[in-house]
Amino acid sequence: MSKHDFIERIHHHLIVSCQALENEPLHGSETMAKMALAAKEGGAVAIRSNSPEDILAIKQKTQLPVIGLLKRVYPENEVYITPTKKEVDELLVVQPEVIALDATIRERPNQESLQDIVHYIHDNSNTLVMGDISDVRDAEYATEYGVDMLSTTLSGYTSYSPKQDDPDFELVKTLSQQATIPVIAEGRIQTPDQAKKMFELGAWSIVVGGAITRPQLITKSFSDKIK
Ligand SMILES: CC(=O)N[C@H](C=O)[C@@H](O)[C@H](O)[C@H](O)COP(=O)(O)O
Repeated sequence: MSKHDFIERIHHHLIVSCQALENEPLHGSETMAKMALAAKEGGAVAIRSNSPEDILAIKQKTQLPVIGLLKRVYPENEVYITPTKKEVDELLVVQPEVIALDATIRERPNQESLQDIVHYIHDNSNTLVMGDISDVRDAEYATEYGVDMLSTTLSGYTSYSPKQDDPDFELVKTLSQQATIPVIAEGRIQTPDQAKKMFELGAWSIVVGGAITRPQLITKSFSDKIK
C-alpha cells in the first residue's frame, strides 16, 4: 500500500489498537486476531498491534493494514515502543504497513538516534513511520527527523507531558493547526463523543485501544462507578 493510499484510507476513520501484553487476560495472537476482526466488523479501517506474532495473525485474519510496534523494555531507559533497530528488524519480517515508534526527545537505548532509525526503515522498506509523541516539542523533533505521521500516544506518559484522565484534546488541537504531517489522536479516548471531538479539533485519524479491546478496564469502569 502506498503512503498516499494509507494516509487517505485512515482519513476521518477509526483505527483500533488491539494489544494484550503477557500479563493481560487476552494475551495471545489468536485472541488478538479475533479482536481485530470484531473491530473490522465495527468499522475500523486499520489496526495497531504489538509484536510480530500478533501482527501476522491480524493481517491474515482481517486483511486490514496494520500499524505495528514492538514494546521492549531496556534497563535504564524509558523508551519502550520500538526502541531500537533490533525491534525494527523483527517487525519488518511481517511487513506491517506502518511501524509505530517512540519519537520523543528522550534518549534511546544503545545511543541509537531517532533519525537513524527512521532512515533505516525508509531505506529498507516501503513501510511508513508513525512517530509516537507526548508534546509539541516532541512533535517538532519527530517531524524534523522524517516521520510520516504523528500520534499523541505518549501524552501523559513522559515526565514532561501533562498527566490527565482525559485524552489530550489541547495537544491534538495545537498540532492539527501547526503540523505539516497528519496528526493522529491517540491515548485515553473512552467514548464516541470524545472521538468525534478529536475530529472537530482537526485530527486526521484516531486510535482507540483500551475502551474497545481491554475488557478488564471496561469492566473496572463499571465496577468503580457502582461502588
Ligand atoms: C502509552 C502506551 O504505551 N500506549 C500503548 C501504545 O501502543 C497502548 O498500550 C495503548 O493502548 C494505545 O496507545 C491506545 O491508547 P488507549 O488504550 O488509551 O486508547
